[in-house]
Amino acid sequence: MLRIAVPNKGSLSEPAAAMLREAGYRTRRDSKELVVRDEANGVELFYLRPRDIAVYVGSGTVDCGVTGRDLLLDSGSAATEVMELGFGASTFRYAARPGTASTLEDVAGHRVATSYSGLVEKHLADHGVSAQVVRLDGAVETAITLGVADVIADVVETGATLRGQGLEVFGDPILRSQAVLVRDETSTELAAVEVLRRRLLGVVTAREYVMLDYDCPADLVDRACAVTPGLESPTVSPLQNREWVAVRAMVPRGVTNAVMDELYELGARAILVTDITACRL
Ligand SMILES: Nc1ncnc2c1ncn2[C@@H]1O[C@H](COP(=O)(O)OP(=O)(O)OP(=O)(O)O)[C@@H](O)[C@H]1O
Ligand SMILES: O=P(O)(O)OC[C@H]1O[C@H](OP(=O)(O)OP(=O)(O)O)[C@H](O)[C@@H]1O
Ligand SMILES: [Mg+2]
Repeated sequence: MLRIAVPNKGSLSEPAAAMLREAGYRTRRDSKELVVRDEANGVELFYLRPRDIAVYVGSGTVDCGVTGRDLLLDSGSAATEVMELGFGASTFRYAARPGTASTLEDVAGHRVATSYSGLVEKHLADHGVSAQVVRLDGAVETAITLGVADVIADVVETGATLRGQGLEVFGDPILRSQAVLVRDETSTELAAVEVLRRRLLGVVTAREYVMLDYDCPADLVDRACAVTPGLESPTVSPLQNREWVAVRAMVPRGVTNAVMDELYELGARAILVTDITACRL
C-alpha cells in the first residue's frame, strides 16, 4: 500500500484534497479523519500538518506527500521534489519598514523574524550575511510593530498582509514556491509513486489545457498546425468536402482566445473549445 501524506490544514489542504479527488482517490469526508484507506487504489492517505510532511517523507515513515517547496527546504529533510502541482503559489521574501533596508546586505547585524528559520539561516549563510534569526510560529509581520525584530522573512501571496502592517519587500525573492509532490528516494513503493505522479500530471494538464477543434482549408493546414502544435502533434482528419480538413489539438488555456483569433484570421472556421476532464500523457 502506498502511503501518501496530505496537508490536514492551511492553504494547501483544500486544493490538495481536490486534486487527489480529481485523480480518482478517495479523500476524507470529515476534517477529524486523520487516516483514509483507499483499498481500490492501493493507497493510504495520512492527514498531517503541512510543516511535518517533508519530515515524515524524508524519514521514510510515508512514501510520498504533498507540501510546499518552501516547507520542504525549510525542513532540511532528505525528501525530494517530484513535480510541481500548480497551486499554493507564493514567494518568500524579506520585508521591513520603508527606508530601513533595500538590499540583503542591509540585513547584517539586524534581527530577522520568521517561521521558516531553516530557510532563512541557510539563505543568509549562503550570502555571507550575519544576522540574528528570531523564530516565530506565525503573524511575523507584527514582530516589527512589537519591537521583536527589524526585518521579517515570510510567505507573500497577494502582499495584502505586508501592506496592512506598513511593510515593504526588499531584495530579490528568497524563493518561489508552490505545492509539490515529494517522495522518499529509498521507498520500496517507487513504482506506485510513479502511478500517482502520472495521475497528478493528468489533473495538472487537464487544468492547464483545453481541447481545440476547428475546420481548416486543406492548403492552410501546415500554417494552422504551426499555430496549434499540440503536445505531440495535432490530429488532422479528412472532411467530406476534400478542400477542408478537421484539426484537433490541445492548447494552453491562457492563450485560447488569442489562438482562436489567429486561426480565424488564417481562414479556419467552426472553432470549438472544450474542457479536458482528465488525461494521461
Ligand atoms: N497566503 C498564503 N499564506 C500562507 N501560506 C501560503 C499562502 N499561499 C500559499 N501558501 C503556501 O502554503 C504553505 C503553508 O501552509 P501552512 O498550512 O503551513 O500555512 P498557512 O496556510 O498559513 O496555514 P496556518 O498559518 O493557518 O496554519 C506554504 O507552502 C506556502 O508557500
Ligand atoms: O501576501 P498575503 O496574501 O497577505 O498572504 C501572506 C500572508 O498569509 C499568511 O499568513 P496567515 O494568515 O496564514 O497567518 P500566519 O502568519 O499566522 O500563518 C502568511 O504567513 C503571510 O502572513
Ligand atoms: Mg499561516
